[in-house]
Amino acid sequence: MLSRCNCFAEEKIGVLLLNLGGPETLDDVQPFLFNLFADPDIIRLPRLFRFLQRPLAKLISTFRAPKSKEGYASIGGGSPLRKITDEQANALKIALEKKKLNANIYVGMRYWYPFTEEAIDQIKKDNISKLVVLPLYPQYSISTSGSSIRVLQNVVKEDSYFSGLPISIIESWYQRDGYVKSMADLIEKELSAFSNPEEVMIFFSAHGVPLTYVQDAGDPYRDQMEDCISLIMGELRSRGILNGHTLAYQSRVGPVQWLKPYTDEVLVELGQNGVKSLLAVPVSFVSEHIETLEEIDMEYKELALESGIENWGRVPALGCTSTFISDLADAVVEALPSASALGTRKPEDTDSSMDLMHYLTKMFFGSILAFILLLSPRLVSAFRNTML
Ligand SMILES: C=CC1=C(C)c2cc3[nH]c(cc4nc(cc5[nH]c(cc1n2)c(C)c5CCC(=O)O)C(CCC(=O)O)=C4C)c(C)c3C=C
Ligand SMILES: [Fe+2]
Ligand SMILES: [Fe+2]
Repeated sequence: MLSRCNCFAEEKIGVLLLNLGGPETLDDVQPFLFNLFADPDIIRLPRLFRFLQRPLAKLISTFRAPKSKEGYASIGGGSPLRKITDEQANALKIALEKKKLNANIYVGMRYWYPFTEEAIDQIKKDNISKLVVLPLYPQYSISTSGSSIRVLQNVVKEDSYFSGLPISIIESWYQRDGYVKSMADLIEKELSAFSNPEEVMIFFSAHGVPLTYVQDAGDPYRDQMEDCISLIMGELRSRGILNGHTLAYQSRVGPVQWLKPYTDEVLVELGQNGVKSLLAVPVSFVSEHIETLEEIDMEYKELALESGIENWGRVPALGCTSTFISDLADAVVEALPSASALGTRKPEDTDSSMDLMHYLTKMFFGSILAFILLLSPRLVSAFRNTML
């Protein structure tokens, strides 16, 4: 397929949308969770312990699956992410055509079908000559966009077609005017559904990440999230909307500390402090998913009402909102001129004595792990209670 735009007339443009993916049926839940926890960007083990990644993923996914399945069962038996992302891809194609750019759009999911690797294979088969990579996360985190981009970078290192392909990666786009205005539009609309709009607390609920990501690994996620909220609030103020607002982080998993304040704790505090009307705004994701449909709409709503909040509202995810999709299309067009080859692989360290040490260490720690797991059901049950 050839571009119709004059400036890219000889090129075959591809746009790769990166997303998380979600289980489509309840049987998919455990293998989906396995893929998620097997990702070294999700459970960040020290290098020496990397060989434990897959056994640990197997263990955590097996224990977490029943609870997770309940969540997916309550939203209809699976994640809506694939369907919504496909709809966004179609809408983006049409929006690009309106801007005189003909492009193939590919969807690459990190943890479920269609996998990022499948999309990458298709891009090569289609012989795309310029690629824009657009993660469907407004803010960058090591655990989301970073992880998906890493899959692509690993392919680029190994494959001569990809190492020569001009690629432009849009790492984050929360600061774009079109996104900020689209979010403000949705908030303004939902505020007007309250009988007392000016008294409503605007409650931004972002997906959390473990605190170490930000403090030790330099994840820009929290800074970008705070910046994003101040841009949206600035836009609302420019429209004369002067409501109070709060940012909190939801969906923590496991025993470690995550970004604070936690959504559940703040909701209780707000209720206790006399807030009566609250508008929840999911802000780290642009599709409906289990954490909006189940966690916010069911769990947090119930908690808020129990805590004294009387009027509850929730802003929908952007989905295929036309101003938003049109802005994504602008982002793609703007990114094209800066596409460049990402380069080739550096030679690997092939020190064979290190390979042997690595193998022996693996065997040693692997045996200890197997021993603990087989002989200690009490430890397993303690793990279940604290980790999940
Ligand atoms: C910006 C969004 C997200 C960040 C940051 C993020 C980090 C992160 N997530 C987990 C663990 C789980 N996430 C799960 C589902 C899930 N996560 C996001 C988004 C972000 N995650 C979405 C949109 C979804 C839902 C997908 C869907 O099917 O609708 C799950 C599975 C669901 C469950 O069992 O709760 C887990 C587990 C970690 C550990 C993490 C950061 C390290
Ligand atoms: Fe998540
Ligand atoms: Fe989650």
